[in-house]
Amino acid sequence: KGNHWGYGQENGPDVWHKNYPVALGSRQSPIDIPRQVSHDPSLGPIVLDYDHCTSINISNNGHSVVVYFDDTDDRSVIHGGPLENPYRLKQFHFHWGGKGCDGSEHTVAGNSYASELHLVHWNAVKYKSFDHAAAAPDGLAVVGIFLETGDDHRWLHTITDAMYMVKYKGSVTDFKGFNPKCLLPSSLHYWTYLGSLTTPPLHESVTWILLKDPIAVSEKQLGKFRLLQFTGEEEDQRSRMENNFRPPQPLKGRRIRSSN
Ligand SMILES: NCCOCCOCCNC(=O)c1ccc(S(N)(=O)=O)cc1
Ligand SMILES: [Zn+2]
Repeated sequence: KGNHWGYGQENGPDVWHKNYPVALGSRQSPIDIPRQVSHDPSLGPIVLDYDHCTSINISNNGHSVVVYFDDTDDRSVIHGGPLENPYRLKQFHFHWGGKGCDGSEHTVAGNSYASELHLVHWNAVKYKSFDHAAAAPDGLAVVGIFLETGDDHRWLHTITDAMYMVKYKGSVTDFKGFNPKCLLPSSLHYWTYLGSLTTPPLHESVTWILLKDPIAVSEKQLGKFRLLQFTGEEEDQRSRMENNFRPPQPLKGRRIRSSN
Protein backbone atom coordinates (compact mmCIF):
# COMPACT_ATOMS: atom_id res chain seq x y z
CA LYS A 1 0.00 0.00 0.00
CA GLY A 2 3.06 2.24 0.26
CA ASN A 3 2.91 5.57 2.00
CA HIS A 4 -0.82 6.24 1.88
CA TRP A 5 -1.75 9.86 2.48
CA GLY A 6 -3.00 10.97 5.90
CA TYR A 7 -2.61 13.73 8.47
CA GLY A 8 0.51 12.46 10.25
CA GLN A 9 4.06 13.82 10.25
CA GLU A 10 5.21 11.48 7.47
CA ASN A 11 2.12 11.49 5.20
CA GLY A 12 0.38 14.80 5.98
CA PRO A 13 -0.65 17.87 3.94
CA ASP A 14 2.94 19.16 3.58
CA VAL A 15 4.01 16.07 1.57
CA TRP A 16 0.79 15.38 -0.41
CA HIS A 17 2.30 17.21 -3.41
CA LYS A 18 4.80 14.35 -3.88
CA ASN A 19 2.05 11.95 -5.01
CA TYR A 20 -0.49 14.66 -5.98
CA PRO A 21 1.36 17.53 -7.72
CA VAL A 22 -1.94 19.43 -8.16
CA ALA A 23 -1.52 20.20 -4.43
CA LEU A 24 0.64 23.12 -5.66
CA GLY A 25 -2.02 24.18 -8.21
CA SER A 26 -3.78 27.51 -8.75
CA ARG A 27 -7.19 26.72 -7.23
CA GLN A 28 -6.49 24.67 -4.09
CA SER A 29 -8.68 24.51 -0.97
CA PRO A 30 -9.20 25.36 1.82
CA ILE A 31 -8.42 29.10 1.97
CA ASP A 32 -8.64 31.92 4.49
CA ILE A 33 -11.67 34.16 3.96
CA PRO A 34 -10.46 37.78 4.42
CA ARG A 35 -12.43 40.32 6.47
CA GLN A 36 -13.43 42.30 3.37
CA VAL A 37 -15.02 40.25 0.55
CA SER A 38 -16.60 41.78 -2.55
CA HIS A 39 -20.41 41.67 -2.34
CA ASP A 40 -22.00 40.44 -5.58
CA PRO A 41 -25.66 41.56 -5.84
CA SER A 42 -26.16 39.20 -8.81
CA LEU A 43 -25.59 36.21 -6.50
CA GLY A 44 -29.02 34.72 -5.68
CA PRO A 45 -29.82 32.57 -2.65
CA ILE A 46 -28.62 28.97 -2.43
CA VAL A 47 -31.54 26.51 -2.37
CA LEU A 48 -31.21 23.11 -0.68
CA ASP A 49 -33.99 20.75 -1.81
CA TYR A 50 -33.43 17.84 0.58
CA ASP A 51 -37.04 16.97 1.40
CA HIS A 52 -36.92 13.51 -0.23
CA CYS A 53 -33.30 12.83 0.62
CA THR A 54 -32.32 9.30 1.54
CA SER A 55 -29.28 8.63 3.62
CA ILE A 56 -27.96 5.09 3.21
CA ASN A 57 -25.13 4.44 5.63
CA ILE A 58 -22.44 5.94 7.84
CA SER A 59 -18.82 4.84 7.49
CA ASN A 60 -15.25 5.44 8.63
CA ASN A 61 -12.99 5.76 5.56
CA GLY A 62 -9.81 6.19 7.58
CA HIS A 63 -9.84 9.97 7.06
CA SER A 64 -13.27 11.06 8.32
CA VAL A 65 -16.79 9.84 9.20
CA VAL A 66 -18.97 9.92 6.08
CA VAL A 67 -22.77 9.64 5.57
CA TYR A 68 -23.65 8.51 2.01
CA PHE A 69 -26.87 9.23 0.15
CA ASP A 70 -28.75 7.55 -2.69
CA ASP A 71 -27.77 9.76 -5.65
CA THR A 72 -29.46 7.69 -8.40
CA ASP A 73 -31.96 10.52 -9.00
CA ASP A 74 -32.53 14.19 -8.19
CA ARG A 75 -34.26 13.63 -4.86
CA SER A 76 -31.79 15.79 -2.92
CA VAL A 77 -30.15 18.66 -4.80
CA ILE A 78 -28.84 22.14 -4.29
CA HIS A 79 -29.31 24.89 -6.89
CA GLY A 80 -29.18 28.67 -7.23
CA GLY A 81 -26.42 30.89 -5.89
CA PRO A 82 -23.35 30.60 -8.16
CA LEU A 83 -24.53 27.28 -9.64
CA GLU A 84 -25.65 26.96 -13.29
CA ASN A 85 -27.16 23.49 -12.74
CA PRO A 86 -28.66 21.55 -9.83
CA TYR A 87 -26.05 19.41 -8.03
CA ARG A 88 -26.94 16.07 -6.39
CA LEU A 89 -26.08 15.32 -2.73
CA LYS A 90 -23.61 12.42 -2.58
CA GLN A 91 -22.27 12.49 0.99
CA PHE A 92 -21.40 14.61 3.95
CA HIS A 93 -18.46 14.36 6.35
CA PHE A 94 -16.57 16.39 8.93
CA HIS A 95 -13.07 17.73 9.75
CA TRP A 96 -12.13 18.47 13.36
CA GLY A 97 -9.25 19.20 15.78
CA GLY A 98 -7.86 17.66 18.96
CA LYS A 99 -9.10 18.25 22.54
CA GLY A 100 -9.45 22.02 22.97
CA CYS A 101 -7.94 22.69 19.53
CA ASP A 102 -9.75 23.99 16.46
CA GLY A 103 -10.05 21.82 13.37
CA SER A 104 -11.89 23.66 10.59
CA GLU A 105 -10.29 23.74 7.13
CA HIS A 106 -11.38 27.17 5.95
CA THR A 107 -10.55 30.07 8.27
CA VAL A 108 -12.26 33.48 8.52
CA ALA A 109 -9.94 36.47 8.94
CA GLY A 110 -7.32 34.02 10.24
CA ASN A 111 -9.67 32.43 12.78
CA SER A 112 -10.44 28.70 12.84
CA TYR A 113 -13.61 27.03 14.08
CA ALA A 114 -13.78 23.81 16.11
CA SER A 115 -14.92 21.76 13.12
CA GLU A 116 -16.23 21.99 9.55
CA LEU A 117 -19.05 19.99 7.91
CA HIS A 118 -18.88 19.38 4.14
CA LEU A 119 -22.01 18.56 2.12
CA VAL A 120 -20.66 17.14 -1.15
CA HIS A 121 -22.75 17.45 -4.34
CA TRP A 122 -22.06 16.61 -8.02
CA ASN A 123 -23.28 17.93 -11.37
CA ALA A 124 -25.39 15.02 -12.68
CA VAL A 125 -26.75 17.20 -15.52
CA LYS A 126 -23.35 17.40 -17.23
CA TYR A 127 -21.53 14.27 -15.91
CA LYS A 128 -22.55 10.62 -15.86
CA SER A 129 -20.96 9.71 -12.52
CA PHE A 130 -19.55 11.27 -9.37
CA ASP A 131 -16.01 10.19 -10.33
CA HIS A 132 -16.31 11.88 -13.75
CA ALA A 133 -17.74 15.02 -12.14
CA ALA A 134 -15.01 15.00 -9.47
CA ALA A 135 -12.38 15.44 -12.22
CA ALA A 136 -14.21 18.32 -14.01
CA PRO A 137 -13.77 22.04 -13.23
CA ASP A 138 -17.55 22.51 -12.69
CA GLY A 139 -18.19 18.99 -11.45
CA LEU A 140 -18.67 19.43 -7.69
CA ALA A 141 -20.31 21.85 -5.28
CA VAL A 142 -19.45 21.55 -1.59
CA VAL A 143 -21.38 23.44 1.09
CA GLY A 144 -19.16 24.13 4.08
CA ILE A 145 -20.70 24.74 7.51
CA PHE A 146 -18.61 25.83 10.51
CA LEU A 147 -19.16 24.18 13.90
CA GLU A 148 -18.36 26.14 17.07
CA THR A 149 -18.50 24.79 20.62
CA GLY A 150 -21.50 25.83 22.66
CA ASP A 151 -24.81 24.21 23.46
CA ASP A 152 -25.63 20.62 22.55
CA HIS A 153 -26.84 20.29 18.94
CA ARG A 154 -30.14 18.45 19.24
CA TRP A 155 -29.83 16.63 15.90
CA LEU A 156 -26.10 15.89 15.87
CA HIS A 157 -26.76 13.19 18.50
CA THR A 158 -28.05 10.79 15.85
CA ILE A 159 -24.66 11.03 14.13
CA THR A 160 -22.45 10.95 17.25
CA ASP A 161 -24.51 8.03 18.66
CA ALA A 162 -23.78 6.02 15.49
CA MET A 163 -20.03 6.63 15.77
CA TYR A 164 -19.35 3.80 18.18
CA MET A 165 -20.50 1.50 15.34
CA VAL A 166 -17.87 2.87 12.93
CA LYS A 167 -14.90 3.33 15.27
CA TYR A 168 -12.38 1.64 12.97
CA LYS A 169 -11.27 2.40 9.40
CA GLY A 170 -13.32 0.40 6.89
CA SER A 171 -16.39 0.01 9.15
CA VAL A 172 -19.86 0.91 7.83
CA THR A 173 -23.35 0.62 9.26
CA ASP A 174 -26.90 1.42 8.13
CA PHE A 175 -27.91 5.03 8.64
CA LYS A 176 -31.30 5.68 7.02
CA GLY A 177 -33.70 8.57 7.17
CA PHE A 178 -31.25 11.32 8.13
CA ASN A 179 -31.94 14.69 6.53
CA PRO A 180 -28.91 17.04 6.78
CA LYS A 181 -31.25 20.04 6.55
CA CYS A 182 -31.32 19.78 10.36
CA LEU A 183 -27.61 20.70 10.43
CA LEU A 184 -28.02 24.05 8.67
CA PRO A 185 -27.60 27.39 10.48
CA SER A 186 -30.50 29.87 10.50
CA SER A 187 -29.01 32.05 7.75
CA LEU A 188 -27.90 30.74 4.34
CA HIS A 189 -25.71 33.80 3.63
CA TYR A 190 -22.51 32.52 2.07
CA TRP A 191 -19.12 33.15 0.52
CA THR A 192 -18.30 31.39 -2.76
CA TYR A 193 -15.08 30.75 -4.70
CA LEU A 194 -13.58 28.17 -7.08
CA GLY A 195 -11.39 25.58 -5.36
CA SER A 196 -10.57 21.92 -4.93
CA LEU A 197 -11.08 18.77 -2.89
CA THR A 198 -9.24 19.35 0.41
CA THR A 199 -7.93 15.76 0.46
CA PRO A 200 -6.13 13.76 -2.22
CA PRO A 201 -6.72 13.49 -5.15
CA LEU A 202 -7.17 17.29 -4.56
CA HIS A 203 -9.04 17.63 -7.89
CA GLU A 204 -9.67 21.32 -8.80
CA SER A 205 -13.35 20.62 -9.39
CA VAL A 206 -15.19 22.28 -6.50
CA THR A 207 -17.40 25.36 -6.41
CA TRP A 208 -17.20 26.14 -2.69
CA ILE A 209 -20.22 27.60 -0.92
CA LEU A 210 -19.30 28.47 2.70
CA LEU A 211 -22.14 29.45 5.03
CA LYS A 212 -21.18 32.51 7.09
CA ASP A 213 -23.07 31.48 10.25
CA PRO A 214 -21.70 28.58 12.33
CA ILE A 215 -23.83 25.99 14.12
CA ALA A 216 -23.25 25.25 17.81
CA VAL A 217 -22.27 21.78 19.05
CA SER A 218 -21.17 20.79 22.56
CA GLU A 219 -17.63 19.85 23.59
CA LYS A 220 -19.13 16.49 24.63
CA GLN A 221 -20.49 15.87 21.11
CA LEU A 222 -17.15 16.87 19.55
CA GLY A 223 -15.42 14.50 21.96
CA LYS A 224 -17.32 11.60 20.40
CA PHE A 225 -15.75 12.40 16.99
CA ARG A 226 -12.36 11.77 18.64
CA LEU A 227 -13.38 8.24 19.66
CA LEU A 228 -13.01 7.34 15.99
CA GLN A 229 -9.73 5.79 14.82
CA PHE A 230 -7.70 6.46 11.67
CA THR A 231 -6.62 2.80 11.78
CA GLY A 232 -8.44 -0.48 11.20
CA GLU A 233 -9.46 -2.90 13.97
CA GLU A 234 -6.75 -5.37 12.91
CA GLU A 235 -3.92 -2.78 13.03
CA ASP A 236 -1.95 -2.89 16.26
CA GLN A 237 -1.02 0.81 16.64
CA ARG A 238 -3.99 2.83 17.81
CA SER A 239 -4.45 6.28 16.33
CA ARG A 240 -7.25 8.55 17.42
CA MET A 241 -8.98 10.32 14.53
CA GLU A 242 -8.40 14.05 15.14
CA ASN A 243 -6.80 17.07 13.41
CA ASN A 244 -7.98 15.68 10.04
CA PHE A 245 -7.87 19.09 8.37
CA ARG A 246 -5.73 20.65 5.62
CA PRO A 247 -4.49 24.20 6.42
CA PRO A 248 -5.41 27.19 4.20
CA GLN A 249 -3.75 27.31 0.76
CA PRO A 250 -2.57 30.31 -1.35
CA LEU A 251 -5.42 32.32 -2.93
CA LYS A 252 -3.36 32.83 -6.17
CA GLY A 253 -5.45 35.76 -7.36
CA ARG A 254 -8.85 34.10 -7.00
CA ARG A 255 -11.94 36.23 -6.37
CA ILE A 256 -14.16 35.38 -3.38
CA ARG A 257 -17.74 36.63 -3.65
CA SER A 258 -20.23 37.23 -0.85
CA SER A 259 -24.00 36.77 -1.10
CA ASN A 260 -26.01 39.60 0.46
N1 LIG B 1 -10.25 7.56 -7.42
C1 LIG B 1 -10.38 8.02 -8.78
C2 LIG B 1 -11.56 8.96 -8.93
O1 LIG B 1 -11.42 10.03 -7.96
C3 LIG B 1 -12.68 10.52 -7.59
C4 LIG B 1 -12.53 11.67 -6.58
O2 LIG B 1 -12.03 11.21 -5.33
C5 LIG B 1 -12.93 10.38 -4.67
C6 LIG B 1 -12.69 10.43 -3.18
N2 LIG B 1 -12.72 11.78 -2.61
C7 LIG B 1 -13.87 12.50 -2.51
O3 LIG B 1 -14.90 12.10 -2.99
C8 LIG B 1 -13.84 13.81 -1.74
C9 LIG B 1 -15.02 14.54 -1.60
C10 LIG B 1 -15.02 15.76 -0.89
C11 LIG B 1 -13.84 16.24 -0.31
S1 LIG B 1 -13.84 17.76 0.55
N3 LIG B 1 -13.07 17.60 1.94
O4 LIG B 1 -13.10 18.70 -0.26
O5 LIG B 1 -15.23 18.11 0.79
C12 LIG B 1 -12.65 15.51 -0.45
C13 LIG B 1 -12.66 14.29 -1.16
ZN1 LIG C 1 -14.16 17.76 3.58
